[in-house]
Amino acid sequence: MGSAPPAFIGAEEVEKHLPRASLLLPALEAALGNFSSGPAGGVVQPLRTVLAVPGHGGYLGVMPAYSAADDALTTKLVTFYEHLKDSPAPSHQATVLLFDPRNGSLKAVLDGSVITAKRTAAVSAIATKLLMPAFAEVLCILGAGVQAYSHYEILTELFTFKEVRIWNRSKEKAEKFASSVHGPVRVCSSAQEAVVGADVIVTVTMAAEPILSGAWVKPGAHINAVGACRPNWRELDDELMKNCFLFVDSKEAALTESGDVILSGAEIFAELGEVLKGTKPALPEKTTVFKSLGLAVEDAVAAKFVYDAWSAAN
Ligand SMILES: NC(=O)C1=CN([C@@H]2O[C@H](COP(=O)(O)OP(=O)(O)OC[C@H]3O[C@@H](n4cnc5c(N)ncnc54)[C@H](O)[C@@H]3O)[C@@H](O)[C@H]2O)C=CC1
Ligand SMILES: O=C([O-])C1=[NH+]CCC1
Repeated sequence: MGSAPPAFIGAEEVEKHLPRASLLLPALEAALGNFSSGPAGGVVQPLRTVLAVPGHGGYLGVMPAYSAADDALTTKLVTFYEHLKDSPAPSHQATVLLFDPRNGSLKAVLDGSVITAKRTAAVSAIATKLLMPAFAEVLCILGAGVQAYSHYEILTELFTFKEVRIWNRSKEKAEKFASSVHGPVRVCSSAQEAVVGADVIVTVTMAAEPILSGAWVKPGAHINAVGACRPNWRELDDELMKNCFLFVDSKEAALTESGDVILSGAEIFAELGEVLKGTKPALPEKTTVFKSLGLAVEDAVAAKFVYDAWSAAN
């Protein structure tokens, strides 16, 4: 007898079984710690392969991971395209393949776009909890796309801000964001207006040049730098990169993929997993940047969570 055919779990089903990104927090915290523990942590994850699609401004990322603690073996395939202005396709699209680690059988094909939005925001929330200043009052989001929504949702669920501000390159998109989310959001006309005085800043744009200047940043603020995942792309300027304590998801990835890290020459202080394990301090009173690139093990954790919930319901 052959093994059962793989399940296909589309975006709506993923959303149904993962209604809030915060459901992933305990498993993601453990996985980040395991990732930063080397082979003893039981995470096997090579640096992702990212290939350019010449002439189309696109990239295909291949992200395999195995996590012993989660009993999860996955590969995410993610495409991201720089200039899709007149296309109905989203800039990022993803699929996650989930295998049975015992025998290699394919168990499920899951929509990866919702997973990517939620696990990325959940990891930023973990960084924020550890690194933001005490009594943070103002949240600022630069960018108004998919990640802006998922970051807004989890950060306002977990923390209480007196004010949330948004800036986007096209103001209409920022206004649409402000009128779609549940709480009050102030739409700002410039990135500087949004950033000055903010305690927590999230950069979630497709920018390839800096959109956040260190000169605007309040000392002690925490920044989740989520965009700029190519070695020649930037969201943060040198002044900020050189005057912050820099935390990353993966040192190897940051030194290979992050233009903000490579081109500024900024020194990496710690991986987030090292802080979670207690081998490096968090320094919430300092100006901190968490440079997020996205780890395959985060997708493994999220896909396993969704698959287990889906299996229990089917
Ligand atoms: N660290 C991680 O794990 C992940 C990072 N990302 C990154 O997060 C960023 C946001 O992703 P999504 O929200 O899915 O993209 P999106 O396409 O939905 O939104 C991008 C936003 O950036 C704005 N934008 C585009 N070009 C810009 C420019 N040159 N300057 C300023 N703003 C610009 C757009 O108006 C839009 O509001 C991207 O850089 C993406 O690669 C995405 C997934 C995972
Ligand atoms: O981790 C991820 O899926 C991505 N990081 C940057 C683009 C997509």
